[in-house]
Amino acid sequence: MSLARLNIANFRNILSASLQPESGLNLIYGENGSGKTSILEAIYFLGMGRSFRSHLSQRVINIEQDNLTLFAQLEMQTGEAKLGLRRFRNGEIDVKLDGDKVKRLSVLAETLPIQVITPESFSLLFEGPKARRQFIDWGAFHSDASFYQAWVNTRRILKQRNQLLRDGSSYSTIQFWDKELVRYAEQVTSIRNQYVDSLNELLKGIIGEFLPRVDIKVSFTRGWDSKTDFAELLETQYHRDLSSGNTGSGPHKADLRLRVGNLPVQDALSRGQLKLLVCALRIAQGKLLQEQQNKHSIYLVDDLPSELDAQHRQLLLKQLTETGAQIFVTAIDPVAIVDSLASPPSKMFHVEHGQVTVVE
Ligand SMILES: Nc1ncnc2c1ncn2[C@@H]1O[C@H](COP(=O)(O)OP(=O)(O)OP(=O)(O)O)[C@@H](O)[C@H]1O
Repeated sequence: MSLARLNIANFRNILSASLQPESGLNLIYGENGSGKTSILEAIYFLGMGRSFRSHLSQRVINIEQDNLTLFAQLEMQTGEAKLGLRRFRNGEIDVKLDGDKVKRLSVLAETLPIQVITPESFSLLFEGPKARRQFIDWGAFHSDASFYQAWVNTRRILKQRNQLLRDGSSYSTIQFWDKELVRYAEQVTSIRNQYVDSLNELLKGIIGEFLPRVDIKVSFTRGWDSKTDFAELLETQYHRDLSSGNTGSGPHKADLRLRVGNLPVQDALSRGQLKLLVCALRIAQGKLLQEQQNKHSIYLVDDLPSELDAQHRQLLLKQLTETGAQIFVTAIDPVAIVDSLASPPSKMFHVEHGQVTVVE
């Protein structure tokens, strides 16, 4: 999967740009504030229907405009496709795939799998479990077609259960919902578990190259004690849940645990090493998707040089290019990237005040 053409209109400071990227590594360079990250963000927006920088989607619309438009011509394993998205300031969003209106935004993610590596990416290891759950669920979503609906159902039932708890409902009322919850929670958990197992296999090799002297263990925690039956747990924790008005355990508390010996990775590794670990996780995800679904992800790598030494920059670019995926890398100084590559970038773009030009 790659972008053969990308048109951007009214996205942050980019009023109009048309790029014809290559299937290999595309280097985007320019000064601070020129609009490099906005190009990556626009690709992400097209694949996810939201930004990786701001929770408020209207912020990405150019301040003087009412809507933004993105269009991409995609080269997929199954042939070509045209994907278009228009987002209005009032929140409305129109998405079209080959001219047909798309109702579910999950279709975007199915069509355009994206991996992002930014200087902030290592917060994946620092923040609460939500970001790590999203990481697992990206893979679970792509690796098993039944995951999405099972997770949507789990969340719906959890919401209803929590409302009943807040209403002070009796356990017999709640038990009715628990049966459904247990069914979907087990489905979600089994897909997540299987996904992390498969990911671990690939991850070992990549981590071995990036951090050869560190023994990192990655494991999945389901959100409740794996030796305990979930239905029984929901029953025994009913009074606790009732007083908090929330379901205390379940798949909504799942996490990915990363350790070096007995220490959490964030206490055992340097900032640079943590970044490499996050890169390894993202590369492994992309590789697994390729193995399982014969689909390439697009890699968006923002400000690659930051905090990586020349040797690790080289190693990372080598691993990325070896995936065979389309890659977009931004940098202020293109030399730092070009010097770290075994062969020249497939294409270079220069960005200045939101204007994008191809560098021949
Ligand atoms: N909604 C908006 N409308 C117009 N301009 C915007 C909007 N949001 C951000 N900008 C501007 O767009 C510019 C592009 O920012 P962007 O983060 O893409 O630059 P960058 O080249 O990646 O910079 P850096 O190297 O500092 O990360 C900034 O100057 C910013 O002030």
